[in-house]
Amino acid sequence: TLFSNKKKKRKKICYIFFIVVNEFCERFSYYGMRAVLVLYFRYFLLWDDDLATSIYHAFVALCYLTPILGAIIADSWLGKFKTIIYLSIVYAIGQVTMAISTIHDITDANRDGTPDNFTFHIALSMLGLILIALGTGGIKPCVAAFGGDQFQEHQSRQLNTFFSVFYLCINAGSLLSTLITPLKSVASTLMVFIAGSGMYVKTDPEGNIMWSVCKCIGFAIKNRFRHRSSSYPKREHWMDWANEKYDKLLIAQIKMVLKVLFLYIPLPMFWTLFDQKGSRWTLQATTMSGDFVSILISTVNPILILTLVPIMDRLIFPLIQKCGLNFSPLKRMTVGMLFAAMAFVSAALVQIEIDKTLPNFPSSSESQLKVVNTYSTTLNVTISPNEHLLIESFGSSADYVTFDHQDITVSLNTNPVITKAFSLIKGGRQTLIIPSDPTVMYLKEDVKSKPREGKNAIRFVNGYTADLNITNLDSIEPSATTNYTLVNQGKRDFVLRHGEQWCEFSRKFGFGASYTFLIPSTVFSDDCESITEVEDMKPNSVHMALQIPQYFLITTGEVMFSVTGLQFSYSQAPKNMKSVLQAGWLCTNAVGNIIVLIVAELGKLPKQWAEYLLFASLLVAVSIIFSIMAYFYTYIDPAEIEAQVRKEQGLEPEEMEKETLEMEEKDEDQKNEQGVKQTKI
Ligand SMILES: NCCCC[C@H](N)C(=O)NCC(=O)O
Repeated sequence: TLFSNKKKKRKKICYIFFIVVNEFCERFSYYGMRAVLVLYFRYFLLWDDDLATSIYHAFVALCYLTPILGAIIADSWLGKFKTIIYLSIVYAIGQVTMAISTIHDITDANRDGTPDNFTFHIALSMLGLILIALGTGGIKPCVAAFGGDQFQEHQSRQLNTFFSVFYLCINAGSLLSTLITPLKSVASTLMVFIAGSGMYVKTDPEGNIMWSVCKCIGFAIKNRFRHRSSSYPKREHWMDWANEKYDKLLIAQIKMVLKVLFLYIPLPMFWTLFDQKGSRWTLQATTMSGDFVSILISTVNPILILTLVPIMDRLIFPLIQKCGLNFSPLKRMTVGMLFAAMAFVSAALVQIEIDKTLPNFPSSSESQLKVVNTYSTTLNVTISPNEHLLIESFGSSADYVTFDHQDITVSLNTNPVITKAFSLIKGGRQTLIIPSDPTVMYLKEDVKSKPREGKNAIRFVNGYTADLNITNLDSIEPSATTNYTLVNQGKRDFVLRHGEQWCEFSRKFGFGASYTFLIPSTVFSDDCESITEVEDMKPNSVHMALQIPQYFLITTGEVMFSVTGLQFSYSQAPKNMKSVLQAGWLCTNAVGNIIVLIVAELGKLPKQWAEYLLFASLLVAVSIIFSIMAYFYTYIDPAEIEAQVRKEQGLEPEEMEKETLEMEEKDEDQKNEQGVKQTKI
C-alpha cells in the first residue's frame, strides 16, 4: 500500500506539473504582449494617450469577462480539458494575427517606415486582441478548476498548496515575459498541456448546465411571483419555489453558487485599486527620480509575489493558526482589502511629498509666461499692466509669471522702444523669445506637465547668425527655436554643425526636467562653452524607492485576497460548476477594471493625493461591508451537501459505488499518512 500510494503521489505531482507549467507559459505570453500593447498603440498606430489607455483597459476587462464563456463551454459542452485545448488554439491564432498586424511592410508601399493603410493594421490588431481575450479569458477559469479537479475532497491542504503554486507560476511567467518574446510561448503552452493529457483526471461536462441553471432560476422567480399572495406558505429559500419542476440537487447547487456570487458583489473595489498600479502609480513614478522606472513597474509585483506567497503559506498563516486564531479565507480576504487600502494611503503620502517639488502649473483659466533674452544687452521688459522684468543677455526671467487674462502687451526698453501685443494660451505655459532682432520677438509653447517616463524635454534657441545642425534634430534657422525633444536620463552629447565648423557639448540629465539651451553667436569660437541653459522645469527630486512600501502593501493584500479568493471559489463550488465560479471570481476583476475606466473618464480630483485617499476610504468602507457579509456566510462542503441531497433522493447504485471507492481511497491515504508518521517516529 505504501509503495502504490507513493507512486500515486509522484504521478499526481507529475500531472500537476503539466498544469502549472501550462499556466506559466500562458501568463508569460499574456503579460509579455500586454507590456508592449500601449506602446504599440501609441507609436505604431499613433493613437493618443487617452485612446491607447482606454483600449488597453477595455482589452483587460474583456479578458476577465470572457471566462464566463469559457466556463459555459467547459461545464456544459466540451469539458475543461478540450476547452483548454481549443481555446488555446484560438489564443495562438490571436497572437499570430496580432504579430502580423505589427508588420508595417504589409501596407508600406512607399517604404517610408510607416504603414500606408492604418485601417488594415487597426482592424487586424483588434481582431487579434479579441481572439486573445477569448483565448486567455476562456481557458483561465478552466485551468484553475481543472487543476483543482486533480485532488480529492479530503486533500484540502494539498489543494491550497496547488493554488499557491499556481499563483506563483502566474507571476513567474509574468516576470520572465519582460525578458523573452511572447509568441514562442503560445505554442509551448499547448504542447506542455497536451503532453500531460493521458494523466489528467478529466470530469465530463454534464449537459448544458448553464442553460438549466438559468431556466431553474427563471422558473423559481416566476413561480414565486405567481404565488405572491400571503395565503401561500413561505419557503425557506426563494430558490425552493423551483421545487415543483426541478431536481433538488440542481436547486441545492444553484443555492451554493448564488451564495458565493452574492458575496462577490463588493470585491471589484479591490481590483479597482489594484489595477491603478499600472496607471496612476506609473504616472506617479514619472514624477520621481531614480533609474528603475520600467523595471520597478513591470517586475516589482511578481517578484514580491514570488517572495510573499511562500512566506505567507509556510510562516505567517501557520503562525497565526498556532496562536489559536481562526484566520478563515474570508477574514484573509478582508485583511487583504485593508492592506490594499493602506497601500493607497502610502501612495497619498508619497504624492504629498512629490507635490511639494512639482512646479506650479497654470489652472485651466490661467496662462503662464517666461521671457528668454538672446539680444546682445540686458533688457527691461514690461508686460502690461504692471509686470517689470530685468533680463540679462542670454538669460531668462526667474520663473513663470502667471496671468488670469490672455491678452498682453510687451514693451522692451530698446531705442526706440519696441511694443508688441500677444494673446496667451489659456491653461498653457509659453516662453517669449527675444532674438538678436527684438522686433521679431515671438511666443513658443512650453511643456505644461512632467515629461513622460521620467524623460527630459529639451529644445534649442539659435542665436547664431546662420542655419545650425544639431545631432538628431532638423536644421534650425537663425533666431528660431526647435520643438522639444525627449532625452533619457544620464550624460548626453550633442554636436552642433554649420558647414565645416562644429563643436560638441555634453550635458548630464536627471529625471523629468525641461530645458531651453541658448546658442550664442560665438558658439564655434569658444567650442560650445558659451551655450547657456534655462531650466523650464526642475528635475524630479523625490526618489522612486519611496514607492516600494505601497507596492509591498498592495502585493501583501493581493496574496491575502487573490490567492485565497481563487481557493475559496473552487472549494465552495459544486462539482459541475467549478469553472462557473472561477469565471465569477475573474469577473470581479473585469468590473474593477471597468470602474478604473469610468474613473479615468470622469477625471480626477484636483489633488492626486486626495484621490488616493478617497479610493483608500472607499475600500475600507467596502471591506467593512464585506466583513459583515462574510460573518453571515457559513462555509460549506459542496460534496457533502450534494451527497445529502442524493441520499434524500435515494442514491443510484453507480454513484454509490463511486462514492464507496472514494471513501476507500480516503481511508487508504489516511492509513498511509499515519504509517509514514509512525515510521518517522
Ligand atoms: N506584470 C505584472 C503582473 C502581475 C501579475 C499579478 N500579480 C497576478 O498574479 N495576476 C493574476 C493573473 O491571473 O494574472
